Amino acid sequence: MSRPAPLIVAPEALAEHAADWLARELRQSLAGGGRCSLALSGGRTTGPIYRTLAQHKLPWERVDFFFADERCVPPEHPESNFLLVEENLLRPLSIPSGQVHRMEGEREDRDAAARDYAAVLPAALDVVLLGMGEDGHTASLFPGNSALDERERQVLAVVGPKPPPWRLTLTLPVLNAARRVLFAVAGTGKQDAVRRVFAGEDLPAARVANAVWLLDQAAAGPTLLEEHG
Ligand SMILES: O=C(O)[C@H](O)[C@@H](O)[C@H](O)[C@H](O)COP(=O)(O)O
Repeated sequence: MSRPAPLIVAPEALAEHAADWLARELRQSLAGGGRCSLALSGGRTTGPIYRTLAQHKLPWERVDFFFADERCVPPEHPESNFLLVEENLLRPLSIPSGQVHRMEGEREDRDAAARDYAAVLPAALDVVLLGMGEDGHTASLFPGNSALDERERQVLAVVGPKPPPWRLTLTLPVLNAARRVLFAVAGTGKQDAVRRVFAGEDLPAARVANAVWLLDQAAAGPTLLEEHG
C-alpha cells in the first residue's frame, strides 16, 4: 500500500497542527449546514490537541462526539478516555451531554456495551483522530489480536497489553469507512513503529488505509526526516 508522505513538524507544533487540521475538516463537514461526527482517541499525545482544538470557533452545536476506543473503567477514572476528552475539550466548550456518545466501558457486560455503541454509530464517521502506540496499535487494535480481522462487528471488547487491559474499540471496517482520518504521533518512542508503517509492514495502524499522518520530528526519525522533512 503506497502511503502519502507524512507531515512532519517540530514537537512543540504538533498539537497546533493537529488541532488546525481537525478544525478545518470539521468546518468542511459542517459547511453543508448539517451535523458532523468526530471520533477521538486517548493517550498522552491527544490531551494538548484537545486543549488547542477547544480554542477554535466552530458551530460546535452541530458536532456529535464519539470515541475510537475506551478503557473498561468508570468515566471518572483517571484512565478514562472520556475523562480526557471531557476535561480538555467538552467541558471547555460546554458541550451538552446529548452531543456526546460515550463508550460505556464500565459495564459488566462488555459485549453488550460494544453492541449498544455500534447501534449509535453513524454509517460513516466524518472525522477521526487516532494515535499509535510503540507497538503499532491504534485505538485498541493491538498486534496479533483477532479484533484486527473483524469484518462485521463495528465495536468489540478486547484485552490489550497496554493497561488497563479490557477495552472497547472501533474495528477496522469503521475506521476505514471514515471520511477523514488523522494520525497524530509524537516522540522518539514511536520512531520504530513509524518507520515500519512507512516501510509497508503490516502493523495495526498501517491497516487504516486513507489516513493523513502528522508526526513530530522525534517520531519521524532521521530517514523520514531526510525524505519528507
Ligand atoms: O486508549 C488509548 O490508549 C488510545 O486510544 C491509544 O490508541 C493511543 O492513541 C495510543 O496508545 C498512543 O498513546 P500515546 O499518545 O499516549 O502514546
